[in-house]
Amino acid sequence: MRISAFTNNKLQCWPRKTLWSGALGGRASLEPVAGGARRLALRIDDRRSGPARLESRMLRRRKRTGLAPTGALTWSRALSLGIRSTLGSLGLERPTQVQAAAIPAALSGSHVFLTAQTGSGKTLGYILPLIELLQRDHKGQFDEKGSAAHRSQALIVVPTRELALQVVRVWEAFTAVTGLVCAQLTRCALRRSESVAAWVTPAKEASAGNGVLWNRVPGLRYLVLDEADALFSMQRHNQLAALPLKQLRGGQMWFAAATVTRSNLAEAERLTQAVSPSRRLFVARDDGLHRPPLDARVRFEQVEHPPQKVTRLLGMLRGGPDGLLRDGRSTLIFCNSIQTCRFVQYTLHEHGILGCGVPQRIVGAFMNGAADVLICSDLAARGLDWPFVRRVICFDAPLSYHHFLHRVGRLRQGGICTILLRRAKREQALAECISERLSQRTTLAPQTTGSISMARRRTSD
Ligand SMILES: Nc1ncnc2c1ncn2[C@@H]1O[C@H](COP(=O)(O)OP(=O)(O)OP(=O)(O)O)[C@@H](O)[C@H]1O
Repeated sequence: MRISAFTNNKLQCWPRKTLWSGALGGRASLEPVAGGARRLALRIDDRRSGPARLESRMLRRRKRTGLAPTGALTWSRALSLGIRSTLGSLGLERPTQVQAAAIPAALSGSHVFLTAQTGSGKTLGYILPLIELLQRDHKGQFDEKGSAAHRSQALIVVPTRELALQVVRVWEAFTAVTGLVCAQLTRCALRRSESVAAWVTPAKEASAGNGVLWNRVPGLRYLVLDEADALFSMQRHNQLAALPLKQLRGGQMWFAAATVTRSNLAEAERLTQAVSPSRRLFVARDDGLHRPPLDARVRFEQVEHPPQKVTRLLGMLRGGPDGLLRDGRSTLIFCNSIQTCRFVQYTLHEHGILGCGVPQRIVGAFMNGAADVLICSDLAARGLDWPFVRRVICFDAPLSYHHFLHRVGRLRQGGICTILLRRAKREQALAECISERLSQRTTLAPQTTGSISMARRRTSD
């Protein structure tokens, strides 16, 4: 196709009339030109030139599919000046793709499902609109005496205590300008080991929050399920049965997850319909969804029988080119069960490797650098933002591609992920699936929900 002329509102081309008129929405006609020849001319109906029109179509499509434009992104103007200047002082100059898609949708009153690559900033993606909306609500919520009456409150539900603490810490950066306090709800209807609620409340009521059952938050208006896919799978065991949906009626719900399946979206749709059917569920995602991080290297180590895993692990920790204890790199060792965690911890102690442990006892030591190795189950692969982690070892192969994504996602600043593989059929199939995804990771087209479920099927196969 050759473009013969390109003016403000007139694009002339030769010879594929249909294609151009379809792509640009203009009208094509044959026009006489000098020498008796005729050529195709396409008239663009509106005032915008062809490329501008195409661009606006792409923007509309991206909006429909929940993807933010990838050009220069800016923080939504709907966020208050205080919040934007705090973001500036934290060095967060512009939003990530998922934040740019989710924040305006949440502020306009939709339920939002944030789903994007690990480390893409989903936490701020729901915290920022939450702060903004709570601030707006609180402005008008005073009775005649000037005290706060029925203040709006929010509940952020996360699967682990450590993640709840992390959310509280992120929130605290904004407390000085907003006066809103996020408290970790320590005594709640659910057992701690099952799930933790971070209860968000204005400063005065923070202390009162500690004694309240999480399904009895009086001013509940916003409910966030972080790591929603993990929480949904827990729901099978009735752990989320106590969700305070009745109090939330008419309010908003947000979900955040780095991996999502169709059934997760359906579950979110069901919950939001129960809360307020008039609001729509907006799915905000980014181009990197379900892709491994670019700067993480992945290695497979084949083992013939289970005891060989221990030898390999000791080899990796002690010596070789990647001798971890020599250069003190912080390492996460993932196991599939708490029994295996304890076995690995015991074995490492037996071999004189100290400074390691399972989460309940040692997370604090790991975070402040006193311990180099943390032995953990997949729950520690959920949401924890530890930029100092340089090495992930999967002592047990991940249960699925999604589990792998969460584990490798802990390498925030890049590093090596080593997976110990047995000859079992499932583990070999998983290795193939991971290798295929890794080879595609720079060229993959944006995922659709269809391809997500395909990946899931393939992995579970
Ligand atoms: N707009 C931004 N610009 C730069 N860095 C950001 C931005 N938003 C968040 N971050 C940083 O990115 C890191 C990861 O953020 P966060 O923990 O929210 O990711 P996540 O998407 O929730 O990851 P995961 O899927 O593992 O839970 C944090 O250290 C955070 O400070």
